[in-house]
Amino acid sequence: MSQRDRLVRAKRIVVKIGSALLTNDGAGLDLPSIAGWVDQMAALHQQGIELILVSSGSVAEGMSRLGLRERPSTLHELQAAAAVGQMGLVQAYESQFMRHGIQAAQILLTHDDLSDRKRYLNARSTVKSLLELNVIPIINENDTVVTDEIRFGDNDTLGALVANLMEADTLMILTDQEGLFTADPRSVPDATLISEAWADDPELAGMAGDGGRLGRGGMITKVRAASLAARSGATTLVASGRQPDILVRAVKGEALGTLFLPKDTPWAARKRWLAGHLQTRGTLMLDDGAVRVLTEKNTSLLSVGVKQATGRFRRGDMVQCVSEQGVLIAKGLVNYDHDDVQKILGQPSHKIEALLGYIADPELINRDNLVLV
Ligand SMILES: Nc1ncnc2c1ncn2[C@@H]1O[C@H](COP(=O)(O)OP(=O)(O)O)[C@@H](O)[C@H]1O
Ligand SMILES: N[C@@H](CCC(=O)OP(=O)(O)O)C(=O)O
Repeated sequence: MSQRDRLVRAKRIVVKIGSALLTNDGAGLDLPSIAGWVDQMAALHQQGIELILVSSGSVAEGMSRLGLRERPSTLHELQAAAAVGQMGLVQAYESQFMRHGIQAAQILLTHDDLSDRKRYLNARSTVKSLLELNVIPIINENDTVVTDEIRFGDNDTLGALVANLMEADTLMILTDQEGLFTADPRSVPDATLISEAWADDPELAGMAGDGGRLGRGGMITKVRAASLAARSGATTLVASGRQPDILVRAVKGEALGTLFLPKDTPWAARKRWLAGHLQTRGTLMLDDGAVRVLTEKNTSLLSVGVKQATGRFRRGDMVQCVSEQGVLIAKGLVNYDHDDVQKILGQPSHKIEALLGYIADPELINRDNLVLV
């Protein structure tokens, strides 16, 4: 089997489009190119592939709208340019997706949103709902509120974190080069393209340099992003957005760009992360029926199957699930705070809203966030 078949089998793809590509050399957005990428995404969407777009370009578009020739150097000017430019960016995508009858949604994220587990779960649920509604989320960094130390800065990292968040099987980073070369082709013209590599190969970082005038991170952040995405089992393709039909051809298995391979499947990677990395904050005691469906059918945990809850856990915390005999069955990220769980113990999901006055999720622990032990 060719490693390119991984892309042929892709079901959920995060597409990242960088500043270097999106602009007409700094003079605003390259609208014909945006129309072309949207056509390709629409074609993939039509095939039933779930797509999440991480797009840069707000600063570049803001510079153009404000008549600035140079990228602003102070943070607040950058933030102002981003705020102006984000309008044009989403407008451009929205009108192009509308041509295909596809709804798009804007999501602006910060690093904090993904490191705080409650907000992480909220972001995940929202994006998941959008995908279920056949909407294409368009994500950028929330430049207005971030400060120097915490900003992703480049959107390659944001793309990888979104791939982690949504357990995407594929991250496609489109840029202005064909992929990762053995050295920066701007300064080393005879550098050669690397077709495939292990995402965690430490030698890759030595080949990758920094970015151009408009881009932020360069190739080094793409190599790091590939390694980050591999942690949740995603395969990363770095390829040129200027290649005609790049996204569609890549999904057909054509050998374009550089493919960064993960060692784990997304499922195995997530289960390993859940099992190993998080401290548990409470315990749910399940009735026999819940133990049976969890272990035999690998289902989500519903409140109806929980008899008792102990510990002061919050939504997004890891809790352990034990049987009535005290045997540890599973661990998972719980969707409700401990005091709300007390109110819905043993109750069917359709009563949650009446009991709490709101419903966060119909399950107490979603099967994606649950690992049997
Ligand atoms: N080894 C390398 N292979 C390919 N490109 C490289 C390499 N090292 C540095 N680069 C540079 O990285 C740039 C792409 O990164 P960047 O400017 O940040 O774009 P984007 O906005 O798409 O993220 C390319 O224009 C290229 O000159
Ligand atoms: N969030 C900002 C900066 C992100 C950025 O340029 O990143 P990248 O495209 O990875 O070089 C923007 O939309 O302009």
